[in-house]
Amino acid sequence: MMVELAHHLYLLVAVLGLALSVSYGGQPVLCQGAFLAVGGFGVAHLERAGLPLAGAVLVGAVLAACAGYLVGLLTARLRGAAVALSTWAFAWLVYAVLDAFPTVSGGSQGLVRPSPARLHSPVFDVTVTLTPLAHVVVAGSMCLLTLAMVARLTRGPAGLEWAALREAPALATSLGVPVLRRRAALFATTAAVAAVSGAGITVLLGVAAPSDVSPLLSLQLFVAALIGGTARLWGPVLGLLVIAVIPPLADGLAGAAGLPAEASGGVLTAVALVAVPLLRVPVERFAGRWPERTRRPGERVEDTEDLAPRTAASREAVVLTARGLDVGIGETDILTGVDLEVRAGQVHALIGPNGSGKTTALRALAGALRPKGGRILLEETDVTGAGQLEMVRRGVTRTFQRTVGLERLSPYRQLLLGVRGGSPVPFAAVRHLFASESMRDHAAAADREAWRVLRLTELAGRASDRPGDLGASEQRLLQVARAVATGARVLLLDEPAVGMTGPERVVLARVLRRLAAGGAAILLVEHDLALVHGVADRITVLDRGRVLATGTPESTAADPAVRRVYLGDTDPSSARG
Ligand SMILES: Nc1ncnc2c1ncn2[C@@H]1O[C@H](COP(=O)(O)OP(=O)(O)OP(=O)(O)O)[C@@H](O)[C@H]1O
Repeated sequence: MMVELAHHLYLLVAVLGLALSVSYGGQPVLCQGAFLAVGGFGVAHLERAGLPLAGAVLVGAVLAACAGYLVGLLTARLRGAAVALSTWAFAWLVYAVLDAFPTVSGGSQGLVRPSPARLHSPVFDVTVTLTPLAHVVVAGSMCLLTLAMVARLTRGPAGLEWAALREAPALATSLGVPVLRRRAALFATTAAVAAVSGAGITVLLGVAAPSDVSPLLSLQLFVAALIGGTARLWGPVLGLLVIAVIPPLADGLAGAAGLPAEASGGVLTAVALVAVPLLRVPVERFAGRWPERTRRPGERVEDTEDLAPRTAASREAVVLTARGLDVGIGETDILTGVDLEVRAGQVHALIGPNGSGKTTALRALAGALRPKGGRILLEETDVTGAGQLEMVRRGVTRTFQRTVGLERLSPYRQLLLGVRGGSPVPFAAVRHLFASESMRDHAAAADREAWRVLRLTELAGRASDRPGDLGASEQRLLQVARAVATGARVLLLDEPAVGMTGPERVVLARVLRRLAAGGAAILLVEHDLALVHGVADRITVLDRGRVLATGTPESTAADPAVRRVYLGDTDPSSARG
């Protein structure tokens, strides 16, 4: 009984670790059994090689973390089914290796080690015998520790990044979150936790056997993590129930029907997997209760703290330049020889008919597309070909044409994400975990900056609301606010006014002017020419991937070529591009 309980608690540890990748990282990882094997067989081999138990567990966890980081990097670019398939294949690969090399796995009998294990501390000259009850205490403590660690991490910088990784990876990148590295790091942690769990099970049972770490186990652990979803406390408990209930139920069914237990276990797991979406609904509904309280007294909203420029940017200095930019997607040329100058303290509108290449230009300038020719300069520095993360670090951030939401993060937390992404703090998650003093200073600075941007973008009154409760125009403003929060000097805004009514566009125009007055260089892609003429200092008109005209609103409006493009409209200032 105690052995069984301890076994399930160790598996729960593995589920909690897996939830990091599945529920927080948004990656369907189906190879947790393989990492249990690394820990389980690793500890058996390392002990045989003469390492003390604690050292063997540690080395096993480090090995698994390295393997996890590697698999994580390899799968980080994949999504959904592709991740599930490749990690499932990895689980089979490890299982096949164990099957094929009895020297590694001990054959069908497994690797036997002396049980019960004894832990000896030479410092205190104490020897502790790991009885099944001791294992229950150890495994239970590990569960609580893992839960506490995950809960603490979720409340800190890591939690913000995880929400973005899971819900909107492209947005995360645009805010400076290194998505691939973060996914790999989550994978490594998942693997390390699994290895410790696997080592615990080997020590508990006194044997590491291939049949205990089959791909079926990976599937069961995945089901458990999936059911738990993001419900931190009772989600994993539900997961544990799945793990605990399925095997005996399968055995009972097998006995009754005269089937092999493993076959019915597989069928039941498959049934559980099908049932997961049904279970997830109530779990997520419960977990999805809006957790945030208003974090600030109301007077903060009316706070009259200076909203003026933080950077003494010399107004009208050219910040971002495109020279003869050629951009293609696949074999298709989209932009040809585009020249553009975006100046500090100015709103520069980029207009043109549908499909003329405005979004493509924004993507290229943001580092999301590598130009085929030409150069991009940030002040004097050539940044052609720098990736998105590098551009965010250098102060160039873009927003998206469609509204990209982060359902679980309040506007305030979304801005914190931007602040963190724009000025990353090394090892922020680890430092937050151990409550380092310097992190407190960073947190206070990020808090101040998030509130400054909230007020700047007129969203302070919505700071702790659920994003889904924001109006369409507030959500568009929030997109701009997130980009501003990264500390960007250059804002590349893709149709921020989409879905806004007339009065809401007035608010947006006011915000854009305020940002420009603060020294920002804004490149605004927009179809609404009334808004453009109300807010822009300069306009560039694109047509079929080429610059048709560039100049003041008046000069471009009077340009015959521009008027021709806006066919049938003799007054472009009233047209929709
Ligand atoms: N991923 C892609 N693959 C192939 N062609 C693409 C891709 N993205 C855009 N294009 C093409 O590139 C051209 C320019 O598209 P882009 O979205 O930059 O134009 P736009 O001026 O922003 O248009 P809109 O005003 O409709 O947003 C279009 O002809 C479009 O079909």
